[in-house]
Amino acid sequence: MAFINLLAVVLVYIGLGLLFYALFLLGYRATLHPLSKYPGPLVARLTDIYSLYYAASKRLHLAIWQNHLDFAQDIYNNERLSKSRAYLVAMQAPGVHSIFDVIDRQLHRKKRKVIGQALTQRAMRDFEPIIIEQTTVFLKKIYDVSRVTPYCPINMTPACRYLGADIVSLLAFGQALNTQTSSENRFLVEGLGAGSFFQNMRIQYPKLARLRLSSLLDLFTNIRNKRAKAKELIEKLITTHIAEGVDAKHDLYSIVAGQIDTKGNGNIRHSEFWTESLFFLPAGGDTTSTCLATLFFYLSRNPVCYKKLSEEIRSTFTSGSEIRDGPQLRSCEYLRACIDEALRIASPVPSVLWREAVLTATEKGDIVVDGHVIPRGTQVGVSLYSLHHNPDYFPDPFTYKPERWFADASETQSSTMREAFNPFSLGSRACAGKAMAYMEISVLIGRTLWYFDFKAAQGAEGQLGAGKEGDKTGRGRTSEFQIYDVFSSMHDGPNLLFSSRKETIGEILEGGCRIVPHEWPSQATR
Ligand code: HEM
Repeated sequence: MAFINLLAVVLVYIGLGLLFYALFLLGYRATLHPLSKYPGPLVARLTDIYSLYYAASKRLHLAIWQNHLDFAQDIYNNERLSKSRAYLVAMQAPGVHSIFDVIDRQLHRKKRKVIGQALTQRAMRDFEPIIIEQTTVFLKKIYDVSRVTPYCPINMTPACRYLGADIVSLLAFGQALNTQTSSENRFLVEGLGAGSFFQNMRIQYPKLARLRLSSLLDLFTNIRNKRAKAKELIEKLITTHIAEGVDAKHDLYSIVAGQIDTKGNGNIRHSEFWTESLFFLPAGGDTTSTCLATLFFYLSRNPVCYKKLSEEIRSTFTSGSEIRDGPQLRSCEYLRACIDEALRIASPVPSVLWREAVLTATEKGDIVVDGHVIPRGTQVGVSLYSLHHNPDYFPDPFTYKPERWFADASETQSSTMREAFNPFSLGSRACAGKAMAYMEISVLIGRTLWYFDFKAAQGAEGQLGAGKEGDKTGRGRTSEFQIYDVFSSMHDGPNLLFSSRKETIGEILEGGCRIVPHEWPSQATR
């Protein structure tokens, strides 16, 4: 009994001790900590659980937009800042970094040189036939659906995500996933999306990884199973390619094999190529598909933009096959403005891109961001969604307006806007796949408008993807395409109706149009 009493007393003291410590820590963070002077929500000053909460509800981009400050240039063009330690939670094998999670600047430069070879303009030209082939599959599917069932809206989110996944898997390891035409491998797309959501929560609150709280998350989400299945398939794709030999295809694997480790001492999952592949698939697939779905959403709701763009495409080319990378496609200025406006209004990567000082103990000097001294060890970052919705740079930021890219605004206003426009980030860690993204998106939108007309579905179906009137969580703008922040973006819709253009459609049907069953789900899973 005496022992139990003693234990109770000890526990009470420990509890009180922890309570006082927590109160002291919170009081310090709220009042005396060097960062306490910055504006922002009190809870965010007290704990990173603020970020975790918004990461779990996929609304971090909206929360940050509400608290926005403009620091982008000072952070991302600052040689003294590198990616923050938070990225380490994305490592896929012990001690093996991917280009995404590597922090050391020298190691990053080496990796960028190797991976970058697969994404140069020249490599893209060699890869273009594959993009065109997959685009044709996409167009034929649209034709099948619009012809077989006259009123059959197509949900553009899964349609674009499957297209993106098929292209990037061919680019990474020369293997076709065929998610556009068959449901067999579609779980990979879901698994990678679940993986991004999971990683984003760990990036925003790294203690989840340190305290092994991730298993708790799994109880509610079943993410581990989805990721495990996706990894099994990726392993199969890599093993098949290795068996075929390095020169069998022109792809990332053939370009980097010999320069990075592809074997992992007998366990592929410990190799550098494995970690690069796990990043490459969502980086190249989910991002471009967000931009495409956004374009379909806004073009179908803006008849003036739709008319201008279709007239530009239809007057620049004389056949659909001419719509490929080159001076003619690049001369389509309105197309470029529509794409840039889509990248601005719905960031494919909306999350905070954390950076941190990498000064060694002997290096002197402070890190200064927008005139503020940042204590060492502090993480700083900007959400691109937030930057792109700052009305000082982009007046009327929630309106889709490709014209802003031509506007007769003053030179200063126009150059400020261009400086603030960074969908691919900036500095040494900016996107390596920008050229490929513009090429893929331009070819797909150009060819779709060449062969088809499209419009939003009717009634409630036509509202899929839009904000909901009266919503109090930042999703109340009914004209805004809703993105869900999982580091990259998840979304749903829009539902569109397509009709083929009699004068042009024959061209893609040459060689026979295979009728494939309508397997695109009408509701995407987020
Ligand atoms: C619209 C399409 C795309 C957008 C908006 C986009 C955006 C971004 C952003 C913001 C980053 C920086 C991430 C960070 O700081 O953590 C990034 C990095 C990267 N992206 Fe993209 N991306 C797109 C398409 C692609 C494609 C198609 C590929 C390749 C197939 C690709 C490959 C990469 C790579 C390799 C990096 C890492 C670069 C480095 O750290 O050196 N991206 N991307």
